[in-house]
Amino acid sequence: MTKLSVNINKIATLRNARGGNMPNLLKVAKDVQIFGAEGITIHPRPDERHIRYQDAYDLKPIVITEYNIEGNPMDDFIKMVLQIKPAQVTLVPDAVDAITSNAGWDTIKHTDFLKEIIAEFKRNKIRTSIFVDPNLKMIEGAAETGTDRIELYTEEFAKQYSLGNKEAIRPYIECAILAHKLGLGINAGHDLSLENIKFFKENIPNLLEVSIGHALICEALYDGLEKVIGEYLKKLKS
Ligand SMILES: CC(=O)[C@@H](O)[C@H](O)COP(=O)(O)O
Ligand SMILES: NCC(=O)COP(=O)(O)O
Repeated sequence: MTKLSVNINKIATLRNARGGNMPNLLKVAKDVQIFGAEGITIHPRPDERHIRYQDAYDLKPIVITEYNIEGNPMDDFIKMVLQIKPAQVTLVPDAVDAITSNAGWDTIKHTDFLKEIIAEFKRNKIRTSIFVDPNLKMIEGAAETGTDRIELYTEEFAKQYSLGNKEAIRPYIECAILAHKLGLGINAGHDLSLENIKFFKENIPNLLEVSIGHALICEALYDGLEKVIGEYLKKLKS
């Protein structure tokens, strides 16, 4: 069964827009789990434009499902993850000013670096995953690093699927087959949505977990609007 981990970065983006505590990130994290999600994902960035490092600590006692912290393993990030000890850390090679994640690791060029940092997380009993493009060479390189899992970077699939190009799933299937053969667990994420998730899940063998944020929060807004507007109208018109 594929687990759903909800990325709550966007809740923090909205909260930060006004400087207060609305929406309340911790309440959302609790509710997301009550509603059935099997994990909470956050991806703090150095500029703390959405999830702040303090949020990562505050969420620790709230996340009773699987806590997944994603990010670029720079010193502050490593220190924080080792203190919090989430169930899983997902390493993503983001540039400091990246608007969102836009590439997977070059697992061949960075094997030694990844090996060292992955070993440190594993010594601390934190499961590791590394963000990779759907490229067979990168999967082979990932296996060399000692990581427990890979996270397939799904932006290109999502883009092509929305254009009607279902063949775009092909490299993801091939990578998933190879990763499983090499003993790697398979996660996936980025731009997955209600539109594409069923097709992705049905085609990718041994898919353990997906982390979904941007589309899921937008979909929740769309779905919630009618109910909330109705409630306002009731108050205004009675
Ligand atoms: C690794 C990945 O694809 C997601 O974590 C995504 O990058 C979320 O980050 P933002 O919410 O900053 O876009
Ligand atoms: N790891 C991917 C993730 O957490 C969510 O990505 P997105 O759904 O916000 O694109």
